[in-house]
Amino acid sequence: MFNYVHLLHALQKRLKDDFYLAMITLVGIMITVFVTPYAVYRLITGNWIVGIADFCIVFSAIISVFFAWRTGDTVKPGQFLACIFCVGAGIVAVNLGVNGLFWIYPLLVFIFFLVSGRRAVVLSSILLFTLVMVELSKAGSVFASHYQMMSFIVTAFICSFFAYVFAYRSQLQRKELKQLASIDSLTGAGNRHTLNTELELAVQLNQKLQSRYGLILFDLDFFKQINDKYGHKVGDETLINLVPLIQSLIRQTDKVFRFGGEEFLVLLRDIEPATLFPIAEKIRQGVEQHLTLPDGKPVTLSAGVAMLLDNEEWEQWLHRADVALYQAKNNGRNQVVAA
Ligand SMILES: Nc1nc2c(ncn2[C@@H]2O[C@H](COP(=O)(O)OP(=O)(O)OP(=O)(O)O)[C@@H](O)[C@H]2O)c(=O)[nH]1
Repeated sequence: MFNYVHLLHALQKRLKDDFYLAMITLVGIMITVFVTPYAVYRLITGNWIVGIADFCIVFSAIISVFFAWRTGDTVKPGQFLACIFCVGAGIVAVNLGVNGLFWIYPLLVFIFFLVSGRRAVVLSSILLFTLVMVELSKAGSVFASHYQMMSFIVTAFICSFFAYVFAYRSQLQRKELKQLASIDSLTGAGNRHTLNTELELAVQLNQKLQSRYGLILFDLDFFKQINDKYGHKVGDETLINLVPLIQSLIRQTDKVFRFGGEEFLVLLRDIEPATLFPIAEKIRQGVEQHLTLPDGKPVTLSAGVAMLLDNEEWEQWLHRADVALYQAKNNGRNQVVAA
């Protein structure tokens, strides 16, 4: 039987993870619920232009929501909706006069959450400018008086300004939160959560595009003794200094993750099997030469390396690297073992 609970959880998760998808969905639902009755009423009362404009807005909103959910692309539907809303609201305002103007306020808020701040400023400016031009070319067509027009422009500007500030601030905070949730706070390496996602992605890309992936799982040797002898602060500093050192030894496209404690993982894309071991060896030697303790003694590591095999799950891949690392430790440490 179809698992509706599972589907509901998956939908909820997408809404939670993707802010723009949530916004497009919310705007789509609100437009459908609140504008449809007006569209029907306009058609019944013979106001065809406004009725059709309202229905275009509703259909555009529904199509955009479906497109965003199906493709995962929220940029195009966001831009499309913002443009349709501006054109639709302009037509409604010109045809209904003051009664249509009230719709401009929620619209100004929506567009700042649908497209980038700059685009929203341009779109809202074009809309307000057009309304003013229509009014100036034919007095009384949109506003009851010039005084009312000025009041509308000022309040619409204030509304846009606050929408811009809120949208900008929330975008900034989302970026910061995303970064905080994806990196290890001590070392700045990717955290375990990001690692799992990247390994899953690697398996998918390997199956779809035959991209070759390798991983190096390594663990600092006798780290407990480092902590015990030099103190926890030195232990922390060793981990902090380790990450930029590793990054300087690998390509920019390769990624470093903290697997846990003093265990790290380097994920390498588009790597030849024959080069994986030498890169791990280069890392091992680089750490031994450049990462030292306060008394000048070198820090060493043991590593296990494994290429992703065809049709292999990432858990198996990681397990093979882990077994190789275990062997490197058992063989006496400060060495690399290939799975
Ligand atoms: N300073 C510091 N120590 C940590 C951190 N995370 C884990 N550790 C310590 O790392 C030590 C790891 O010890 P073990 O698992 O016994 O490994 P080891 O001493 O490196 O021995 P081998 O791995 O077998 O060479 C533990 O004492 C942990 O407390 C951290 O963030 N900072």
